[in-house]
Amino acid sequence: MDKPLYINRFRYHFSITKLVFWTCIFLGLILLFFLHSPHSSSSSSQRRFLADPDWEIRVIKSGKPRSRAGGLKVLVTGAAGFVGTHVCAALRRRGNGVVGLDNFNAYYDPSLKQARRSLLERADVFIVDGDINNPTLLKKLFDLVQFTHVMHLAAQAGVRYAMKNPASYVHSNVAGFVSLLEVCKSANPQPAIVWASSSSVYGLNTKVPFSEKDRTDQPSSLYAATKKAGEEIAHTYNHIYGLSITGLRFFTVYGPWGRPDMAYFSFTKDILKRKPITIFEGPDHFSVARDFTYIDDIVKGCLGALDTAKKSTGSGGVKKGPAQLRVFNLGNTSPVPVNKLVNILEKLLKVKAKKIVLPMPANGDVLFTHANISLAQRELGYKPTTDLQTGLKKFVRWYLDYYTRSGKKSNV
Ligand SMILES: O=C(O)[C@H]1O[C@H](OP(=O)(O)OP(=O)(O)OC[C@H]2O[C@@H](n3ccc(=O)[nH]c3=O)[C@H](O)[C@@H]2O)[C@H](O)[C@@H](O)[C@@H]1O
Repeated sequence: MDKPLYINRFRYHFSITKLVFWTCIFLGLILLFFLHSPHSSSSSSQRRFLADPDWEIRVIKSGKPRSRAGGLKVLVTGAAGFVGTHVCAALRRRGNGVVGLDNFNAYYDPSLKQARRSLLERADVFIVDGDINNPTLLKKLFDLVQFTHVMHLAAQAGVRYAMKNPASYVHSNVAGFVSLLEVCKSANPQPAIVWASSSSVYGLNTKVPFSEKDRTDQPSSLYAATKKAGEEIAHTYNHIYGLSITGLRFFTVYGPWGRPDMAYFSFTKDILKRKPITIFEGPDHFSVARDFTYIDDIVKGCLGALDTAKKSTGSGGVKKGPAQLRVFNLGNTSPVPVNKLVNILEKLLKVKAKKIVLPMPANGDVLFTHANISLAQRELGYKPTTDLQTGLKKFVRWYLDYYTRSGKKSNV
């Protein structure tokens, strides 16, 4: 028997209302998801600058080479970091277009990062406040400037901190690197990429000096493991998309404007404050040693890598042919025991250190590092010229000037 018409109508209206109701709930959930997704982590700053026409003008101006001869246009990630600041300044000095990117995180005193930013502003380099895990921002930067090169230095650094905050290493060194490579592979033209790997990939190897041909499959810290992962990820993007990629294995870089979490920096601070410093030693009182490398030498290596990088072969996400894939050690080739580092600092600071010597805990540290740099010498013209004594002298002069005379506090 047919149902009365009004009942059918009622059912029809009821189902339409239900449909509208559930569609609204669904759309609301999608909106919520996007508002809380990690990509929107820096979305407030992104909204701020995407709406600001002045921001675009500053990016374009900063990315413009001073002359046609200085044609490189480089995106430098981690630009407010130690190595990033020095590389940006050096590139700008020789006339290249340089745009910086940095998330100004609080791993160490952000005011030092802001001071580096001011330094670069005076050199005409603009640093965008944003994260490599934000593809919308990265794409926007590539829309504004056709970068020929990316110098990728943004990372979660530090060997021992990886035990305290492992997720930050995966977020920056693995997810962040992939996010950047995804945008680079789709860019047209694709840029050539030079990025910071680490001496720590040699892990527990005992054969010295460390050569690029040696195994790198026994990392001793999560930090090292994420840098090693980066090298494998680089291989994949080179293989599938034709991106030209060069990895640089830095060996304990030090110098003015350095990182407060590193031993030479925190020892200086504590020695001056007459506070005790802890020196780790290996089994049988083995003195732990590092191939400390001065920042100016590292910068020359970075520029050498950018200048010898061949073009990527793909475009718009499609590989057109095999592309360059390289990895180089950038060290000093003369390891120095940590004890000796402390002796040099004592003399330069004219203060005796209060030393506490402890057996090295299982904290991810390795006993020694020593770079074989013949490959970088041959291919990049890399030739370190600063010994530890000379480099530390320059660091101490900067430190005293920055923290003492300018009245800044070292909130390390
Ligand atoms: O070469 C590298 O790849 C790495 O160099 C440094 O790592 P590290 O060599 O451990 O540098 P520092 O943290 O300055 O430590 C230097 C030495 O001082 C020792 N140390 C450190 C801290 C301390 O309180 N006492 C102490 O004896 C460490 O065991 C190590 O042998 C950087 O921190 C890493 O980001 C970088 O990637």
